[in-house]
Amino acid sequence: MGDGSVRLSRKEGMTVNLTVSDLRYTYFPLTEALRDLTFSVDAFPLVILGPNGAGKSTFLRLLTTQLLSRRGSITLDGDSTATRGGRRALRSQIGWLPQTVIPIPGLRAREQVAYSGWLKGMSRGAAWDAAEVALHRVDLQDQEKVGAGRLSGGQLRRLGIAQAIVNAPSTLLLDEPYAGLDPEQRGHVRHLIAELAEDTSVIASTHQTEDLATVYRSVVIIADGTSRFCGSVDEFLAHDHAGVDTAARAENAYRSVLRGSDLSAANP
Ligand SMILES: Nc1ncnc2c1ncn2[C@@H]1O[C@H](COP(=O)(O)OP(=O)(O)OP(=O)(O)O)[C@@H](O)[C@H]1O
Repeated sequence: MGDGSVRLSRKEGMTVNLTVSDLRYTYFPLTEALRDLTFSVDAFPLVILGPNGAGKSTFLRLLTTQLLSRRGSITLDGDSTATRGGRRALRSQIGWLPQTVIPIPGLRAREQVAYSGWLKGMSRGAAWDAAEVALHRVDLQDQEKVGAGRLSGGQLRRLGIAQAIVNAPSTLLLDEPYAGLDPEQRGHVRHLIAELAEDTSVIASTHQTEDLATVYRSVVIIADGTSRFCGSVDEFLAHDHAGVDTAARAENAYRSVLRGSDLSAANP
């Protein structure tokens, strides 16, 4: 997918650290979505797993700075959500795929991606050129003149990824990138994520454990707003010995961590 010639801005061999400290977030008036969430990761791509309502999207929205927490902080590459300067730096280095990609009425695929680039501060000309590059990267170059509203679910998800990468961010946040996709489309998006992860720090939230070992290097599990596991994929898979393949082991390990058994590798 893509020709691999377009690169995002993460330098090869660069160490990236994501540290989350005592992070709390409560939606008005009383829904406690995150409760002292604490973990630290420096191997990417990172997958964040957890049941519905666990707090995964809330965490990602806090990292994009769309939400602001009064308690605790997230620090990525030295930039902290706790300071105004840190939040500004985070906004400029993060690309974001929301759970739902909404086609803008009347815009063609390339126009929608260019519009995102313009919203992120690029000039009209630069955004238009970058949109072509981004569409190529997600293998949608043949659909650039198609109305965004006419794209299939999988194509729309890839359009959303093109919007997220149009300004070459160094970190890419993907909120449920496989939601609602059939197995073939999931395969396309999974392959694309693995490609993007070669030159950007990918953080994805998902319910899918099947591709865990092939795409990701670190796993965080959030349940009830707190961290239940943080470690490498190997440490995570060590929670299960019965699965016949890595997909089955990942599923069993996930259930095991959520049940609270065998938490030897859990952090904190
Ligand atoms: N805008 C909101 N207003 C009030 N409560 C919210 C809002 N968004 C999320 N919540 C609540 O916060 C908690 C965490 O939700 P969040 O969307 O972060 O979980 P999630 O792990 O991403 O779930 P899912 O896997 O279903 O997307 C849930 O109890 C949810 O109902």
